Amino acid sequence: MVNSPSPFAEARRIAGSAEALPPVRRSLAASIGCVLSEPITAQLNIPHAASSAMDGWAVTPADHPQWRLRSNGAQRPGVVLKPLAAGEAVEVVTGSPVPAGTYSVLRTEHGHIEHSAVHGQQLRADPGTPDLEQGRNIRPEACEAQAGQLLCEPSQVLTPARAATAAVAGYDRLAVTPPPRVRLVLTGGEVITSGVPAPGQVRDVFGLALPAMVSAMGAEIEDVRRTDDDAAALIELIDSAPAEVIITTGGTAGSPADVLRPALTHLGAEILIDSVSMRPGHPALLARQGSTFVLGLPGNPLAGFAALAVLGDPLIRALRGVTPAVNSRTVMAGSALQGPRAGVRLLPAQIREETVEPLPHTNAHMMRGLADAEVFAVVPAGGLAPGEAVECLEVPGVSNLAVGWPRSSEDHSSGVS
Ligand SMILES: Nc1nc2c(c(=O)[nH]1)N[C@H]1C(S)=C(S)[C@@H](COP(=O)(O)OP(=O)(O)OC[C@H]3O[C@@H](n4cnc5c(N)ncnc54)[C@H](O)[C@@H]3O)O[C@H]1N2
Ligand code: MOO
Repeated sequence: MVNSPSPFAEARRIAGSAEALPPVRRSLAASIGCVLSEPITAQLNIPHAASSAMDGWAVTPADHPQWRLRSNGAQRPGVVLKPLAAGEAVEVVTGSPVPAGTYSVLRTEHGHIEHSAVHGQQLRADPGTPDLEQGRNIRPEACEAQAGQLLCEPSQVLTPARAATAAVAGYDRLAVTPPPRVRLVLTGGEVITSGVPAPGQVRDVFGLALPAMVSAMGAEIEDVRRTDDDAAALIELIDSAPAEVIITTGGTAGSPADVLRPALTHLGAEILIDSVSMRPGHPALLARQGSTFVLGLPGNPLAGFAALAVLGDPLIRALRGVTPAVNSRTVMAGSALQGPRAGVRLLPAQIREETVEPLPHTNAHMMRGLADAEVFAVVPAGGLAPGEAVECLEVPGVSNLAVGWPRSSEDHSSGVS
C-alpha cells in the first residue's frame, strides 16, 4: 500500500540529507569527478625553477648585444645547463631551466649566429629586439604558486583541470569522497530487452538509459540485475548488493505483482519517503536498510525517470558530498503551464529563449516527450501563467552530453545542412 505522500520539496530535502560517504585516498585519475576531502596545496614552488618561455638563447648582460655562444646547449627542455660565464650565451628551448647567470632569453627569431675563425661562434641580437631587458622571456621560479600555497579548497569537485593542477602541484593521490556505487534492479516479467514486443510485453527503457543517467549524476554503476515480479529474488538482490545505493524500477504500486514494498517490509528497511505528492512518479519511494539506500522508481517510463531526477539526484549529490545537494534552477514560463489537482506536476520541457516551453506526449507511460526535453518543469497545483517563475530540474544526463536544441523553428530550418 502506498501511504502518506511527502510534499515534493520535503521529499527532496530528505533525499538530499544523506550523509556523504567516508573519504578514501585515490589516484588522481580515479579522483576526477569526486569532491575533495583535503585542500590541494603546492608541494613545491611552481614552477620549481626559472625556465625559458621561448626557444632561443639564454644570455648574460651585455653592453654590446653580442655573446660567445657555448656549444652543447639545450635542445630538449629536460637538459640542466651549467652556469653562464660573463659574455656567454647558450641555446635553450621553451621549458629549459635557465642556467645561473641568465639575464634574459633572446628568442630565435631575434638573433643570429656568426662564425669567426678567431672567436668561434658568436651570437648577435637583432637591433630593436625587446629581449635584452632583464628577465625577458624567463618564467620566474614560483611565479604561479609558492610552496605551501592553497590551490583548491576542500569540498570542491575535482574537475579534470583541477586534477591536472594537483599533478603540477606534486600530488599522486588525493583524499576524496568516493562516488556511491549503484546496483540497478529492473523488475517486470513483461520487460524484454530486444526485438519488437508481443502483446503483453514492453521494451525495456530503464536498462538502457539509467546506467548513463546515473553515471552522469556522478555515481558508479556496480551492476545491473533483472528479476520477474518475485519478492524472494528481489529480497536477495537488495540484501546482497555490493553498493551504497540500490535503484529498482517497477513494482512500487500496490498490486499483487508489485513486490518492492513487501520485500522492504520483509527486510525491515526504514522507509524514508513512502511516496511523493507529484505526478507522474508519485509511488516513488526511498528506504534505508543499514547503510544502503533503496530508491524505488515507478515502472511507468516517464514516472521512473522523473522520480530519478526528483529523488535520485539529491541522494547521489549528498552521498558524493556535493553542496547543495538539492539543486534546481528557475526559468520563466513561456506559455501557460497546467498544474495538477494537488502536489506538483513534472512536465518535460525545453528552454527556448530563456523561457520554459512544455512538450507534448508526456503521459506517465510515455517516452516521446522526454526524448526532446532538457528539464522537468515543476508546476504547482493551480498551474502557472506565462511570465511566472518555474522551478526546473535537469533531465538526467542531458547537460553532460552537451545536447543542443533548436532555439526556434526558424533557427532549425536555417541550421547547418
Ligand atoms: N490502483 C492503482 N494503480 C496504480 C497506481 C495507484 O495509485 N493505484 N499508481 C499508478 C502509477 S501513478 C504508477 S507510476 C504505476 C507504478 O507502477 P509500478 O512501479 O508498480 O510499476 P509496474 O506495475 O511494474 O509497471 C508499470 C508500467 O510500467 C511498465 N514498465 C515496467 N518496467 C519497465 C521497463 N523496464 N521498461 C518499460 N516499461 C516498463 C510496465 O510494463 C507497466 O506498464 O502504477 C499505477 N497503478
Ligand atoms: O507515477 Mo504515476 O506515473 O503518477 O502516473
